[in-house]
Amino acid sequence: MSAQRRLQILGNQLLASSSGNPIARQATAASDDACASVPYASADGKPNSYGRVHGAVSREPANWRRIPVVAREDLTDVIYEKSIGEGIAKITINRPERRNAFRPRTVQELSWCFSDAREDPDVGVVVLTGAGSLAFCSGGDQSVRGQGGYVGADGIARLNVLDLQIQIRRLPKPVVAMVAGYAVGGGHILHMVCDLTIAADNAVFGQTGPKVGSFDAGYGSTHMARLVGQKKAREMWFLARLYDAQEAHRMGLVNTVVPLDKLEEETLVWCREMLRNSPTALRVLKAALNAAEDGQAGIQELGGNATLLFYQSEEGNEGRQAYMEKRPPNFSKFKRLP
Ligand SMILES: CC(C)(COP(=O)(O)OP(=O)(O)OC[C@H]1O[C@@H](n2cnc3c(N)ncnc32)[C@H](O)[C@@H]1OP(=O)(O)O)[C@@H](O)C(=O)NCCC(=O)NCCSC(=O)c1cc(O)c2ccccc2c1O
Repeated sequence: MSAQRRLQILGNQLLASSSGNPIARQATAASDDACASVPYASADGKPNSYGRVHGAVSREPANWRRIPVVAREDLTDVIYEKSIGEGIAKITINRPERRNAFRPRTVQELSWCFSDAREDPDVGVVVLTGAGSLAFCSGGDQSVRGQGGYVGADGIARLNVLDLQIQIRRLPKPVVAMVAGYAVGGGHILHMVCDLTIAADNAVFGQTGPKVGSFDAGYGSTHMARLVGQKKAREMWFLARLYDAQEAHRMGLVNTVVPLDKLEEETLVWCREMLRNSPTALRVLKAALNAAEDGQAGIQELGGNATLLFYQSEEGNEGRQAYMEKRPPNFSKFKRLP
């Protein structure tokens, strides 16, 4: 983060504290905004110790910079940006004339951007959203649907959004869906596979597949059942109804609902709060929460994190060092912890 940005954020925090109790003020501002209030202050309005240490988060707008995806073609269906001076990448599906429906090209571009965000050590959180306020994403573009999938410029039918779902789940950083308008069909599944969903009060959620002759029997069904329960998941799929943001919140599909004009502001606050926390803790927690659903693939992901941490330890390095020095390893000095 640049010194200028740090000063700016510090300034905002000081500003908050100069107008009284920063934590209580944050809670008031949040409830004013119909955002979730946080129990960082005791009943008398004094911040508790958690609030004193971890309270106020900047509500400043981000300074977004467009990012060319290096060595790949120009993006046509997606906008990729990073917030200058802080570790937030934003990926925007940019087909508002089709309610941000995705075609194979869109999915390919999304995949490029998620790869970049994963590889960039300065990125700590990724936001996925849709252009405009009418839709997050309306799923697969039915106008290019052919036999066996959605047909790209190469004439090949693909269901490549399934690979994108896995890429989002496997990305070892939090991915936040920022949803305004419709998140339906394959677009609804995209928000579900993100780690968190911040919804605008105009958001609408649902699975339309059974009405257009489609279904997602993978994460779209099984992960949904984990989120909303078996009965509700069957209702969502079998009846193919649409649900407003408040109902989606009650169902456990989204983390919070905010007024449309506060959507990005609130999303940035959630991102900034996560960025203040240990990236390794978040990484391993994401892998653990995935592992509970993903069978051997989930254990592999979680296990990879264990290896990553072990490689950073003296004990792990002793094995490598011994090999390089052509001597037997000496693990005797390492304690067997209870
Ligand atoms: C999303 C809507 C409810 C919005 O309704 P609204 O009245 O606000 O807007 P319009 O309907 O007038 O839309 C404006 C404009 O956009 C076009 N459009 C919208 N969505 C799509 C779409 N998905 N594909 C193509 N075009 C779309 C619409 O035709 C209009 O164009 P005009 O030229 O007429 O102006 C409503 O739009 C709606 O219901 N959309 C369809 C939602 C839907 O059924 N999506 C597909 C579900 S199936 C799916 O997504 C899917 C994809 C996969 O890749 C899978 C892979 C593997 C397994 C399963 C998959 C899967 O199920």
